[in-house]
Amino acid sequence: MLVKSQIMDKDQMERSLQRMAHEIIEQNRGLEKIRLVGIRSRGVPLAERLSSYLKLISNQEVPVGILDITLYRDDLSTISHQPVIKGSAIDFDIEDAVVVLVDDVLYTGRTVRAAIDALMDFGRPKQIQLAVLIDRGHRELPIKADYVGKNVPTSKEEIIKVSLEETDGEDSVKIVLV
Ligand SMILES: O=P(O)(O)OC[C@H]1O[C@H](OP(=O)(O)OP(=O)(O)O)[C@H](O)[C@@H]1O
Ligand SMILES: O=c1cc[nH]c(=O)[nH]1
Repeated sequence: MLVKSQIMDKDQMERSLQRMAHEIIEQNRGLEKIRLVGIRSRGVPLAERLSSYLKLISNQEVPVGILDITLYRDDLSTISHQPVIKGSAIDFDIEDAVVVLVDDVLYTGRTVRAAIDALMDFGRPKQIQLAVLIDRGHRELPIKADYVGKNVPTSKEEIIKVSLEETDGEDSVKIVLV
């Protein structure tokens, strides 16, 4: 794996997430109905960090849920005979809530399509919004993020590698070639 360039370090990631937290508050005129749901795997620590920033900024607790989209993937039959399912955990009512889905990278949009499908099994939210740390383009579905840490134009040969302290031991975003 060849690292082509680093596009975010720890400070830049923190600033992006702080800005996204401010945008979530602004766009929704408060946090009363907001619930964060992280998409496994790296969407989960990102959702928890956003919740911490929302608490710092507004002194309100915003619950975080976890969504495992494995069984909802449109390529499930081709990726693996025994997919690893870690499970979803949403222990709040999403009925009438504004759910902000959180993920690290938005690319084709297929993960988000699956996440919307998976979320709907938990109820009928008032609205679903989308927050991603990196939007790298190349959408294959009509999906757009409401909150973006950084737009990174890429070629299809490149891969965005998001590393997080919680899962990878460091905070960084790199463009790599495989
Ligand atoms: O818009 P898409 O084309 O669906 O791509 C984006 C998804 O790809 C990555 O997940 P990946 O499937 O690599 O699994 P991971 O989260 O376990 O790294 C990333 O975390 C997003 O969830
Ligand atoms: O470049 C990409 C594309 C999808 N998911 C990633 O994590 N990186």
